[in-house]
Amino acid sequence: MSFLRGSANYVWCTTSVLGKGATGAVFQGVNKHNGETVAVKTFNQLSHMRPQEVQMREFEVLQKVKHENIVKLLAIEEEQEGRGKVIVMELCTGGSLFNLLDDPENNFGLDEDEWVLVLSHLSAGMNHLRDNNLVHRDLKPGNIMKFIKDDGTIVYKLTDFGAARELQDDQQFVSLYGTEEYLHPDMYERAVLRKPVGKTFGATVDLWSIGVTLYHVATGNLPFRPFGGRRNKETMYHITTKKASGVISGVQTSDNGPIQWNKELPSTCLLSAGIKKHITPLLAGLLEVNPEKMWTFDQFFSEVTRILNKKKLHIFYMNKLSELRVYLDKEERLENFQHLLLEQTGVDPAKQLLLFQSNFLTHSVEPVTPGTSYPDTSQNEPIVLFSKENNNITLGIEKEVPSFPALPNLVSVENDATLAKSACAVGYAYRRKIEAYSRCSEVIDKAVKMLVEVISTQLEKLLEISEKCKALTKITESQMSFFNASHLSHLRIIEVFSRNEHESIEDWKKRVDELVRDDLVRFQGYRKQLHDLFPAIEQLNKRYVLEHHLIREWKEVTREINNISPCAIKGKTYVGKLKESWQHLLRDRASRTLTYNDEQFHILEKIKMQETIRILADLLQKECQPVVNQLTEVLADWFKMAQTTFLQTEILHKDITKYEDEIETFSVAVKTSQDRYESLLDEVLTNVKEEQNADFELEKQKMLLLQHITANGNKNPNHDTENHTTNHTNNSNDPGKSKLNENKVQIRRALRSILTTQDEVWGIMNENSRLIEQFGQLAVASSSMDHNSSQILAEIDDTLENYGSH
Ligand SMILES: Nc1ncnc2c1ncn2[C@@H]1O[C@H](COP(=O)(O)OP(=O)(O)OP(=O)(O)O)[C@@H](O)[C@H]1O
Repeated sequence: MSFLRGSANYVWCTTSVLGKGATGAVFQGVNKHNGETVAVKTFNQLSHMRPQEVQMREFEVLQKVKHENIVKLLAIEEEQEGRGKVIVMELCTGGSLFNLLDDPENNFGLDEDEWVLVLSHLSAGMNHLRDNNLVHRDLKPGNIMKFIKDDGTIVYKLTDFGAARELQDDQQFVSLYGTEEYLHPDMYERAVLRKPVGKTFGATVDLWSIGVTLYHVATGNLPFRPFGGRRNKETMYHITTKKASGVISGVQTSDNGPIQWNKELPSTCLLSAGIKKHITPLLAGLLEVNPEKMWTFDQFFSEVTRILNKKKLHIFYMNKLSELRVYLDKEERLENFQHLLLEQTGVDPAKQLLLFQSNFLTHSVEPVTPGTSYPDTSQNEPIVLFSKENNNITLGIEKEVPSFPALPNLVSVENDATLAKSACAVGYAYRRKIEAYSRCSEVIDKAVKMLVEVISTQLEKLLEISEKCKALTKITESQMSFFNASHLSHLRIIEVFSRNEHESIEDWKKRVDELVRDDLVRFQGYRKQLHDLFPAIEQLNKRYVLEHHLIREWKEVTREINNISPCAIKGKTYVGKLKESWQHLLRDRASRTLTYNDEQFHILEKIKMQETIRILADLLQKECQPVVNQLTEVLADWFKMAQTTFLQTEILHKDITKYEDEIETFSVAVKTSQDRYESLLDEVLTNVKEEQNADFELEKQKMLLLQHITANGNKNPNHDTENHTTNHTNNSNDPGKSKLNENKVQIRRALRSILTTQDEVWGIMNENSRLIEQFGQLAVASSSMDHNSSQILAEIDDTLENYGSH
């Protein structure tokens, strides 16, 4: 008998079966002309019994659709020997999602990235069908194919349009298609329970099937599971129709037993809490029996688009040593991100210390950066989250690894394959755990180094600021001593030229004294503050920057701890061995009876499996687990020290920047005081001048009177004084006149001296202001560009030198 069959352009071998279904079989074939490998769908007798119109539908639909996520039709040809039409399609070498779920690796569902890919491609393919007014009516994992491109990228594609048909909007159909576990309850009622209800069905039945498919692919299990499976059809119907809104699974674990309803995805599945948050409502919307509440296609497509447009972020939460994921929308900002972290960790946003690539996360993102513009992260390069208020480190509540089943010595061809499959599934769970531990140990090391780096950079900045403050304080101190010195000299000068008892002078003295004293007192306070801060900063710098205490300590405490990175590769190797054994036992099951020799190999395979299981268990329990426990312990101690240092640095940073602001403000305030002082000084000088003028007038009057008496005896005291005055003024030998001239010279000299002192002081003040401004610019420069601290200090020194020479 020949296994080779063919059509005009293709040939296939009936031994190369890709899959079999109700209507026929699909074989791997080849193009006779160019050798291209293809999939050929042939139809069985049963399918030929369908009405011609129905048989033609699959061809028509396939000819109509053209989309990356729908299997491409290559040809429809007549099979030789009049066996009927065949459909030639592109070959999907990755098999169907059903095949993937049958792999023990996916026993608990697909991993998150793969699941999201399925969601994306399934919804894109469905969207194309909707655009063409087509209903598929048989959506299930077996009809979603995995196509692997030449570059290794994966594309999921919809196939099997045997049940599909055109259905205009709002149009209904009555025929029954589909696979019962994935059927909408209304169709299930008619097709499976055979109840003659006069219901018609709309395109939304596909949505229910998508919901069941997505749940299945996410968890490895069907969402609605009556005890006994397909046999228990009434319970199946009961589960799907009686479930409350929001419930996404119902499981009966004993005969006639209660149904366990669940609104959440199981903890065994490989999806993160971050993605579950978004897909659970989606599943609930699809698995909704109430037509009022069930989602529409538009709702489904827009929600899927929303999920797919999110940015995925990997986070490593140090206090619990757990890997997290957060999905961010474009509209979401840092605040939302931190809130999502709060939901998953309980760490208040104010207490979250977020690091990324050896810096604060805020170095890479602004508070207003859109969520989708966050930097790319991965499990190995995550954002690291530390809690600032909690210095405990514990291994988070971990996913339990399931136990390996016992493999009995007795040979049972049927049972052995099943047991081997579940042992292999557990093996994969072990492998994932081993990988997670190995990643954890690597990320811990990276996170420790990140924190050390951040602390060290902070301390260096702290030192830089405090050096700047020191210089600023020194300048202000000089500013203050000049102020004080010039004040004292003013006092002395004023005392010489004024009558001390004069009220306005007394008042002036009081006011300027207060002014100067207040500034001096305030300045003393500042100096003390800096005096307290600076040694603490210097000490921390010495210990953690110069002496690298934190990293040295970490190296010391982890010196004896083994590196478990190679365990991940070993885990992969051993689980591969388990899979090979399972496949061997599966082949044995297919051959049903074993020869004596086959039986011996079968027994050997089980012994081999037991040995592999032991090695895998040891790898996890004896190699990885103790190392992670040890790491947790040493990390807990180390983190207490690192966290204290970090908090100290943070407090000192707050204090020193506050000080910096204050001393800058004070320096400006001193300038204002000096302005005020100047106006007070002007005021008092005017008073002194007036006093001198009054004395001069009095003296002059006295002289005139004396002259008058001398010249005219005791005659008329009201003699022509004007004339006398004129004479008196012109007479250089007059003693009164010379006295007055002397006074004038003295006053002029005194005033000149005051003004010169004043000028000098203001010159210095101006120079100070200029220096302060220069320091301000240096500060700006140091913060805006990545200024080297020693360069800044050199500039400060230069400025100080200039200042000194002044
Ligand atoms: N293009 C393809 N490439 C590789 N394998 C394919 C392809 N198309 C179908 N298959 C395999 O063949 C199986 C049967 O194909 P298909 O679903 O079209 O047949 P069916 O008789 O309509 O099945 P069902 O009874 O499940 O509806 C699929 O489940 C899949 O495993």
